[in-house]
This record gives sequence, structure tokens and C-alpha cells, in this order.
Amino acid sequence: MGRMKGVSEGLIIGITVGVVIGVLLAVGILLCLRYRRSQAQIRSSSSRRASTIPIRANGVNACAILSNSTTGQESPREVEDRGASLWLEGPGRKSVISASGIPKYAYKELQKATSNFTTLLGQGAFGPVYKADLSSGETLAVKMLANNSKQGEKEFQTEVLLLGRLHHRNLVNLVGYCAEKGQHMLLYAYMPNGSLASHLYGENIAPLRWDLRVNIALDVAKGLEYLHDGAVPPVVHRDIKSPNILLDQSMHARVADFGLSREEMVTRNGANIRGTYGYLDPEYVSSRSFTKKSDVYSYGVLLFEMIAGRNPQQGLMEYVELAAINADGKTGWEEIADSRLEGAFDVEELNDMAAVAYRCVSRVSRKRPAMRDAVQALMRVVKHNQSRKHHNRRLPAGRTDDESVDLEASEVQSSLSGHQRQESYNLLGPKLCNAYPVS
Ligand SMILES: Nc1ncnc2c1ncn2[C@@H]1O[C@H](COP(=O)(O)OP(=O)(O)OP(=O)(O)O)[C@@H](O)[C@H]1O
Repeated sequence: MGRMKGVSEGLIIGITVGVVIGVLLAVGILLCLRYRRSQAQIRSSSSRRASTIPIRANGVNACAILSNSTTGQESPREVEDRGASLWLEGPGRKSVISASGIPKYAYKELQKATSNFTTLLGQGAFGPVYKADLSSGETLAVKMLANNSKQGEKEFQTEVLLLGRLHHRNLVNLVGYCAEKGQHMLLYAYMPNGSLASHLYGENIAPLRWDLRVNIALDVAKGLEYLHDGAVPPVVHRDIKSPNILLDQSMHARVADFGLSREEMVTRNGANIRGTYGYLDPEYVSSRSFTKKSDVYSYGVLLFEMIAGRNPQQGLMEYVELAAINADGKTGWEEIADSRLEGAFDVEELNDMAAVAYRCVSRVSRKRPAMRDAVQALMRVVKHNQSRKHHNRRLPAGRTDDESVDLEASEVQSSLSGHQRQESYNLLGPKLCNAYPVS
């Protein structure tokens, strides 16, 4: 009996110890599993954040070191309170990534980078634009929005958010902003080669070569195509003109000044119109409804401006209309070619580009091409231009690049049958030039 009692007691103790160990093991495994799950959640949420907040350092897709430390004007508390901003640090970098993913710059840093706002690049309708040399070595253009603008803080933040999501190699992309001391500033990539207008009309600047004009025409078309068909929601530029086409270090063109809320201008007859005289879609002027096709019209004017080297505000379109009497819309446009080209252009390419331009400036918007069609047409012109260049690259040894351009023009113009029309340019050009002297 006594032995039996001893055995059952031992059994009970054994079972109890086993159960306790089992429970402890189960709790341990459970805790372990929960810990691993929470780690996985942290990992996935941080990678989600990284993919939704585009971390860009001054417009360049750069690998940035993120930290909570403060290096600029704003206090860390301010940043934390908004709960959605991250400081972006790097050598000489003092900006903060806002909720929209667009770096926010401190007023003090910009003040230093612009030598107290004295490095004026020019004055636009929105206010002055300054060149900023940052301590990081980067150069930006700072557009200081005029204080008299009716835009409030909320509208400015909305504009930054909208602009910040537009990115294309043929746009002057927004790379940052500053909203401090009652000032609103937009920061853009700096375009060292200035505006298309300065190259067409600048006095101390070499005439823009034909091949560059063709490339610029395609670049602008691609930038506009992106705004119309690539951006969500689509963006209508509303002010396509040669001063708003800027050239980067490689002479690639980029469309500037898009997406900004524009003030209306009052015309002589008291109507409120937005845009620039000379580039304005006549259908918009009568209907007051601005569409993508109104941008297409302005683009057509811009193409003719590059072909003729004439300012749309000084009778370019009247000049074009006059030439259109002789041209059938597709050929014969060489008579309006910019005299500064001195005949160094390909007639076929010029006619093809003018044919696109002529369709773009059709008075009936429905008849104008979409920007994607203009891109296709311009791509063919660029292709032709490049294969011509390739052909002419087989030059006699010892020739310089400049000579090759001259040779290229004369060779092509004399070798291709279509280019015999060059002679009619020589005959008809001066006639039209006298009727509309370049002012
Ligand atoms: N990103 C940039 N890089 C270099 N220069 C620039 C840049 N943005 C603007 N500029 C220059 O600053 C000056 C003012 O530009 P802004 O765009 O404000 O006005 P605009 O285009 O000349 O006129 P508007 O405001 O009437 O369209 C111009 O000379 C322009 O070429």
C-alpha cells in the first residue's frame, strides 16, 4: 500500500513538473513568435515609408542619411510636432524632407547661398529669381514668390505638393521649397545655359545651330506630352513661350514655370486672360476655356519662332500667314528661315518641322495634333538630322567641329534633290524679310 502511495505521489509530481515545463515552453515559443512578427512589421512599415516618401537630395535621387538631429533653423520639436517630416543631413546639407517628400530649406541657408539675395538671375511675373550656391556644392535657382501674392500658406503647400510630384527630364523640376519669415520660395534645378529666348535674340550669343533647334523642339514636345498625358491629374501649362524654355548644361531643353497658379491679366478691352500675348490660342481668347490644345497652339508658335528667329510679340504669326500663301502647309517654308542660320539648315527637316507647327496653330483646336503626335513627328525630324550628321561625320582629317557644321549644311543642301529648294529661299527670303524687317 505504502509503496503504491509513493509511486502515485511521484507520478503526480512528475506530471505537474511536466505540465509546468510545457506551459513555460509554450509561453516562451509564443513570446518568441510575437517578437519575430513585430520585427517583421517594423521592417515592412519602414520599407513602405521609404517607397512612398521619395527621398531626394536636391532633386537628385541620392542616398541620404536620415537622422533626428537638427542642423537648420527649425527646432526638432517643430519637426516632431508635425509628425511627418524628416531631417535630411549630409555634407553641407541642411534641408528637411516634408510629408510631401520635397526637401524644405531653411531661410538662413538660402540667404547665405544667394549672398543675401543679391545674385539676381532675372525678374518674372511671380517675383525675382536668384542663383543659389549651396555649401553642398549644388547650384539652384530660387524663385521668391512676390509678397503681394494672394496665395495663403495652405495654397502654397498645395502648390508645392502638386509641383513636387511632377518629374521629367524635360521639365525644370522643383527640388525644394522654403516657407519662412512670411516668404514663399520655390527651388529649382539651375539651368546654366539660360532661356531659349536668350539664344534666339541675345546679342552677344552665337546663333542657335539648326540641329540644336530640332533637338529643343523635341525636348519641349516631350516635356509637354508628359504634363498632358503622363501627369495624374494632367497639367495644362498655360504659358508656353521661349523665355519659359530653359537649357541645361548639355543644351537639353526643359519646360519651366508649369503648374503655378497664375494671375489673370486684363486685356485692352477689359477681358481677363491668362497667358502671354503672341502665344495665345485664339479659341481660348473667344471661348475662355483653356485646354491641352491651347498649349499645343502655343507650342506651334514656339516652333515657328525657332524656325524664323522672330518674336511672336512682334508679328511672327502675320509673317507665317504671309508665307503660308506660298507654302502649301507642308513645303516652301524655307523662305521664313532665320537669317542668322545663314542657310545652314536642312530644307526637308525645316519643312517637316514647320508642317507640324502649322497643324499646331490651326485656328480650330480640334484640328491640332495631340502632343504625343507632335513628339512622334519631331522624332522623325531628329532621326533624319542625326543620320545626316552621322553621314557627314566621315570628314577629311584635320577639320574642326565648326567646319564640320558648315560643311554639313553645304553638303546636305547641295547633295539632296529636295534641298534645291534652298535656292528659292535665297530668292524669296529677302522679299519677305523686307516686308517684315527683323526689329
Ligand atoms: N531654373 C532656372 N535656372 C536658371 N535661370 C532661371 C531658372 N528659372 C528662372 N530663371 C531665370 O530667371 C529669370 C526670371 O524667370 P521667371 O521664370 O520668373 O520669369 P520669366 O519666365 O522671365 O517671365 P514670366 O514670369 O513672365 O513668365 C529669367 O531670366 C529666367 O531665365
